[in-house]
Amino acid sequence: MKILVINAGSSSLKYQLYNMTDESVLAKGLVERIGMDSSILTHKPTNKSEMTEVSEILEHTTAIRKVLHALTDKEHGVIDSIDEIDAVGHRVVHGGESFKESAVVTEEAKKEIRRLFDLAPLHNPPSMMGIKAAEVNMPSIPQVVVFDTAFHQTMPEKAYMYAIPRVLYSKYKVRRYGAHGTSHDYVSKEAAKFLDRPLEDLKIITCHIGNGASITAVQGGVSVDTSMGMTPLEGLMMGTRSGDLDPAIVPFVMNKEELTVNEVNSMLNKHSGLLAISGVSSDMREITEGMEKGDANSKLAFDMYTYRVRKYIGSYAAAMNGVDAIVFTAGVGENSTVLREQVLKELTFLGVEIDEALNAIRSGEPRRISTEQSKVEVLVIPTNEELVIARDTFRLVQ
Ligand SMILES: Nc1ncnc2c1ncn2[C@@H]1O[C@H](COP(=O)(O)OP(=O)(O)O)[C@@H](O)[C@H]1O
Ligand SMILES: CC(=O)OP(=O)(O)O
Ligand SMILES: [Mg+2]
Repeated sequence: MKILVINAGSSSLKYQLYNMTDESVLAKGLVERIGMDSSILTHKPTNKSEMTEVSEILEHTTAIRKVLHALTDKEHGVIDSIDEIDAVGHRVVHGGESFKESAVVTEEAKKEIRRLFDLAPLHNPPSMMGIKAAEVNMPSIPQVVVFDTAFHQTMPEKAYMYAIPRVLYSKYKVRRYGAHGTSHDYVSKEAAKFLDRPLEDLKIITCHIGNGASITAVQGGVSVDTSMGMTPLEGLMMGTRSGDLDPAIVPFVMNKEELTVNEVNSMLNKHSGLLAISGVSSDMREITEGMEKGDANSKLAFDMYTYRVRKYIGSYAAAMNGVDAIVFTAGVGENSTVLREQVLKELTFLGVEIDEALNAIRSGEPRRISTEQSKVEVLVIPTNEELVIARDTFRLVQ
């Protein structure tokens, strides 16, 4: 069975085609700048040469049509016809309280995802565009939705409720939902496998540090708290997102700068975080470079960013009354030796002891970076959200 995994953003669409017989990736790629001038399709087949195509792609339906062309292309393709694709799995960020697990796309499910636009105006509309685009291009193929929020539906009330009038929860479902659940779920299970210990016995803090970033307390295999909130804005400082701030700042700034709701949302989601503090970039590689060159703003951005990761680890160790393992994953967590070092070197009070040589190793494999004596295991585990989506899709359409 072959499964196409789609992760649609507002102006981008990432894809991977899996052969589920051996869970191998036949091809993957990305369409960027959808709706802007000169969109770019980058197609990477596993055993063939890469292909890049610049053209005008105005919306997601055309983007998927281009992807299907690339997948069936004579020179760069990996399948002979679209009919070889048996199912499509979509990443959807917000599943609210309705979706506690992945689901087959039905009219009912789409209605529910649309209803959640209200709670996730920045995230669910692009997912819906991806679903619709796939339906238009592949009308007879079953589609599955896999939610970032699903894994966190196990959080207790004390962790997901906000201390604001309860009517806001009963009327609008204002509460913490979290995100990156497929990743936190996957790496916590992989950590237990790596440690060869039962997941049920473990207290794990999973740090998904990518462009978007969140930390989860995973106790006995379930999420008991997570740093992202009703939307993926709360918690850690991120590439372009502010993370935690005093909520009073929002009306204050709106008032002073005469900002609309959309403008303030855009400020906090797209013009804050590493980008705002460094004035250089939202990309951790460029922040690190800036810091090494002596740029004070990059240094401040890096210090603020890592300080928050450390504070969340400390608070989740308190939330679970202990921690057996800390896991780093996603673009920054997997690749940035300096970030992990900075975060971990002042967690000695927890008994964390890092092995500098192990931390410096670059590898795509799960690995330990703590010393033999460390009271807490510290692991780097490459995440694979697409594989989880492919597996769930496979399970649901069989
Ligand atoms: N070698 C590296 N060192 C530091 N940061 C890195 C490195 N490689 C990638 N990154 C960071 O990873 C981020 C992307 O992470 P990723 O998990 O792919 O994000 P997303 O899925 O949210 O787009 C980039 O913004 C970049 O800053
Ligand atoms: C929910 C979220 O933050 O996603 P991403 O990391 O892909 O931006
Ligand atoms: Mg991501």
